[in-house]
Amino acid sequence: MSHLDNIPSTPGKHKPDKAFRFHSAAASSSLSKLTLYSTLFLSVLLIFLLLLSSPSSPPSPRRHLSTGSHHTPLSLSHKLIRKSARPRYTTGHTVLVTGAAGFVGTHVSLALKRRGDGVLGLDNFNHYYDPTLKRARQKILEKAGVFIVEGDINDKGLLQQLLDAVLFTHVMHLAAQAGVRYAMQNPGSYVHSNIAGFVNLLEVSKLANPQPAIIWASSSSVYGLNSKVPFSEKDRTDQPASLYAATKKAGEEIAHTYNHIYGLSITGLRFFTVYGPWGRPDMAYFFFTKDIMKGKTITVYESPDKGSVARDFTYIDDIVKGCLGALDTAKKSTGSGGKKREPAQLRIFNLGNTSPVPVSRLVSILEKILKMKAKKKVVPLPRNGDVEFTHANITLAMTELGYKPTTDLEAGLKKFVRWYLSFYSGSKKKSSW
Ligand SMILES: O=C(O)[C@H]1O[C@H](OP(=O)(O)OP(=O)(O)OC[C@H]2O[C@@H](n3ccc(=O)[nH]c3=O)[C@H](O)[C@@H]2O)[C@H](O)[C@@H](O)[C@@H]1O
Repeated sequence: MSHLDNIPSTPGKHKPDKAFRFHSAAASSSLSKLTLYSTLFLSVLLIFLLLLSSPSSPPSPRRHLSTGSHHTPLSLSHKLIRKSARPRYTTGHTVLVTGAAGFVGTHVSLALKRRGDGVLGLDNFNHYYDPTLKRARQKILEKAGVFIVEGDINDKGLLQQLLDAVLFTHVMHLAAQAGVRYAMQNPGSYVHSNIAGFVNLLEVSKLANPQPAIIWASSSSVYGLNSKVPFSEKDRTDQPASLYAATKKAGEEIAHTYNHIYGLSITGLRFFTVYGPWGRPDMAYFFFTKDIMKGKTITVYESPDKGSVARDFTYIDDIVKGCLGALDTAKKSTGSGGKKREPAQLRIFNLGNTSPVPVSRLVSILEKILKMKAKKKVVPLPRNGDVEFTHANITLAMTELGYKPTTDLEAGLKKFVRWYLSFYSGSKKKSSW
């Protein structure tokens, strides 16, 4: 018989056998064992109860909202959330910015906060590109008083909690799976973020009372194989060349549905190849800079007729002005608690630069700024989702939003390279806004 045989499998349910009752020596030894085990059991129970009643444990949190590198109990997060979302003036807006640690999200959040609006960020800090860059952007925002809740737009419970905690006047929805070519590698991530995530956000927004107005990032890629230039909002957008474009186009149709049924005020912004400081490392201007400096060969696409592939590169500060213009002119949603009262505003705008630049010219500008010759491999545009050119007609945004881009590619790239050199020289603290 092993010493383990006397340990009850269910505490408190030990049944002594007959031998135990009639042999006193054996009985006293068994009694002392029983006392030992009971003491042990009671101690464990006591420790467990003490832990439960400990003041450091949050009062039965339903979830922990994360501030990024560390988790913050809900009660503390709520304080930070409300503080971050509170406008400086009574006339200020209260804005939830999704994708706040992203390139456009960070710039827009900062601009809103600086002019006095209340801003709360939401970001899932995914690893599509180096999250340390996202964390660095988060630090800049924290300093400016913008708190980022770490979470996914697909998390309905979380979104509901945020919209319960704060009455947002607007949602600036910039969270998305970006990038045209990556859609061939990871199609699911585009459906997850750009379709399911967007629907989730609209579902929660439609139930809010009052409903926020939604401003969200569509893309120039919706013009797909459209060959009529410059691209106008009235042009056809039913020929997407990539799954990315198809998900953004789907977003535009979904926006129509939620506007139509629930009275949500929705404005879609078709961004044209946004670039600038704190940009996205997956974009050509960014990794061309990195590779030219390293002496690595860059691949430059040309169109099948040996013509140049071109983009209407748009500088981030111009895009930010467009986003703020869209927010300031957005009318209120007309529904509440899931019910529409009257027709609501539904808009779509091109935010481009109206000046397409060949990719070959992008490379020569970078060579001039970096004072280095690029090692180039010129290849025909592969069938990877890229279109040959983009060119925005911005008349509508100029008229309705007061949008007026002012930065040409050379001036904007100079600012980008200056930031890039300071950020990656190891003196990250120096790379200010
Ligand atoms: O306008 C938009 O809506 C889109 O703009 C960019 O997409 P894209 O214009 O393709 O920007 P890049 O990926 O930086 O490419 C810029 C140009 O460089 C070319 N390229 C790209 C990569 C490469 O290795 N070589 C090369 O020549 C592309 O064909 C394209 O003409 C963004 O990545 C998308 O997220 C955004 O939605």
